[in-house]
Amino acid sequence: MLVLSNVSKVYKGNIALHNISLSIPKGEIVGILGSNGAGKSTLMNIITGYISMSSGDVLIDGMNILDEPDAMKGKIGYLPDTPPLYEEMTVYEYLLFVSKVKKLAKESRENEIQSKLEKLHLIDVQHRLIKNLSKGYKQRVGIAQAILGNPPLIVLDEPTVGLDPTELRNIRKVIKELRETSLVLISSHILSEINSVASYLVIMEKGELVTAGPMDVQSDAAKNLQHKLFIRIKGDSAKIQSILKHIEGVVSIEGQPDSEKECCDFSILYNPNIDIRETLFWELSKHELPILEMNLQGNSLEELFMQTILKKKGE
Ligand SMILES: Nc1ncnc2c1ncn2[C@@H]1O[C@H](COP(=O)(O)OP(=O)(O)OP(=O)(O)O)[C@@H](O)[C@H]1O
Repeated sequence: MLVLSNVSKVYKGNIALHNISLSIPKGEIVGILGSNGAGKSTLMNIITGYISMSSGDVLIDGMNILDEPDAMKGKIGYLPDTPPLYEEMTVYEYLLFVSKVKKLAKESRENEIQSKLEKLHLIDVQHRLIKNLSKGYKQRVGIAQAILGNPPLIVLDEPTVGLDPTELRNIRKVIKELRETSLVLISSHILSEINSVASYLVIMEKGELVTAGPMDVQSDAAKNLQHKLFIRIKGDSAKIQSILKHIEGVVSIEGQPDSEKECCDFSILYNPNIDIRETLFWELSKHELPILEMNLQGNSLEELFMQTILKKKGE
């Protein structure tokens, strides 16, 4: 459905995207995750034909977006990071205007508008001027215009920004339902946001693709990451560190002595194939260093994100 081949974008010498290649089938909700400035908006702007790319190709259903720009417009619904709203229009007038721009068939316009007003809980405000709406409502109008006409590709740049928790739940539900008819791309720098709706994860950093794949595969990858253990030990920090670093499987140790409590807290990254807990216990007891607390830290997508991003930053 969506294929990117070596897509790059350079802004006056600044490389915003570097050789991004991706192939995503229909029926996925693709979560594009990356820190600020990673290139998410640039990528979305290119896929939707909003800005040009410096090199590469974007194919939607086998069609190059540059060869068929008009045909492509009908296939894509886009909510940029700043919703393109006409503030002097009412919500209804604006959606009617968008339905005309999208060239929806005259006889289906009214039904289509009403169904989106309903879906996004906008019925009560449909005759209010957009400029008088709260940020959350404006965001919902932005989403309504993007999904009007059920385009096969829907691109939502940070769609949940500015929403309160109730609105958030509603929008997540709407996004999940879109999967039935469309390929959906959403961006965020908040992992929990992506985690709650996406079926396919793309991680970007510094304009490059760090990892991409189905969410369950990514979760499995997270399980294979180095495991993390928190441990609180009573005793001398230097002595403890010298013992810990010789334990087989330990990859790195970060720790802080707490002078008031005469104990030290350590965060230990270790090889997932070796369970270091028993060895830790015996070694520390041999040296009469009591363990006050020990917790395994879950290996989540958060860790996958952090470790892949940190690896990239360290290059
Ligand atoms: N019009 C522009 N002119 C010059 N540089 C730009 C322009 N737009 C984006 N950039 C640069 O391109 C890089 C990627 O920016 P982009 O906005 O795509 O990132 P992002 O991941 O969407 O970030 P955010 O989450 O902050 O929106 C950044 O270094 C940014 O400064």
